[in-house]
Amino acid sequence: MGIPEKLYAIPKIDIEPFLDPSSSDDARRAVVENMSDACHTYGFFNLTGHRIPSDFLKEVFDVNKMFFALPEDKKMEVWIKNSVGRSFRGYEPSGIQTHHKGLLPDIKETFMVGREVPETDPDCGSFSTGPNLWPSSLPKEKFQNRIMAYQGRMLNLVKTILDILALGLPKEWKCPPNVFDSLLDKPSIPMRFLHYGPVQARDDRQFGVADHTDFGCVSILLQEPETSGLEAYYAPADTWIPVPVIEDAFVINMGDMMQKYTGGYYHSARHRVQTNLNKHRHSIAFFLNGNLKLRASALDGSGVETVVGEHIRNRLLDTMGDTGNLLRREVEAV
Ligand SMILES: O=C(O)CCC(=O)C(=O)O
Ligand SMILES: [Fe+2]
Repeated sequence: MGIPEKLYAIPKIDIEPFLDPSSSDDARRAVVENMSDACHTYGFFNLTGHRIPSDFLKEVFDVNKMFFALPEDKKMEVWIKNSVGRSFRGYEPSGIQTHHKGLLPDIKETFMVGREVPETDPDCGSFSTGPNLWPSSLPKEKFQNRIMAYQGRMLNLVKTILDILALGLPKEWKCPPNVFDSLLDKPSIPMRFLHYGPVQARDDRQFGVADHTDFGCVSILLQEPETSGLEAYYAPADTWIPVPVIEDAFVINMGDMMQKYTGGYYHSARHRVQTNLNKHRHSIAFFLNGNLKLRASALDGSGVETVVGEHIRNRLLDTMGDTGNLLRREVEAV
């Protein structure tokens, strides 16, 4: 007999007791244990109690829609091929990324923004490192400034999540509470503004985003209210669990780099976004890849070492087709 469906639901975790200095030790410990369990078992959870105002989140969807409402030529002004060297910024049209042979490329179109790195920086133009591209047709205060404010909020939130995850590692590993801090030194933090247009007809080979795992450490996703489509794979029951849209909550999931770093303790779960026949869907994903030069030695003491940047770049090359060649090109002389 199968286990009832509800046992497979993605957990919801309120982090407010962790943020409130007057909380009891027990209340803080409960947040740590719940998050650790969720990331170990599912690799996915919905996060509430983050203290980011609701209006601020609404505004970021306005920004998302502002970009994708632009005519094609205005979006193409900032297409990814115009990014500096291998920095991989700007607009990625629909139909570029293919996660597995035999599938059609993803429906999604994306606008990518990362850490702002000036052209004078010696690392500018290296993988995932460079200046952002901004469409000249959108006003700076209403677009760029809001996006960078959102990025600032996401950086704060991911720091809190890493603090909690560090406390939730197995005790016998004796990791210090700041074990993940080196990830946040000049981090690679690509943010994807996503839009999924409606499709004309269902095709089993077509997805918004096909079955994949995220490449980095921690992903923070904001889903548009009243949409659906995101599903996480739960291997013990060989089933796909819908990830519900909870208004003002973030979906948090672990990526492959975190799974490697923690010797598999925090699980990088497969997930996908189904297509929709008649509805648009917008979402915003923030990925903490980490410091690209960091040699992350697995915390379980197994001795496995992964260079963050090499791992992320190789995963992109596997899936990005010809566009992935941008990750091989040299910085053009200015
Ligand atoms: O848009 C979503 O809901 C998920 C997107 C996603 O999985 C990704 O960009 O890696
Ligand atoms: Fe993903």
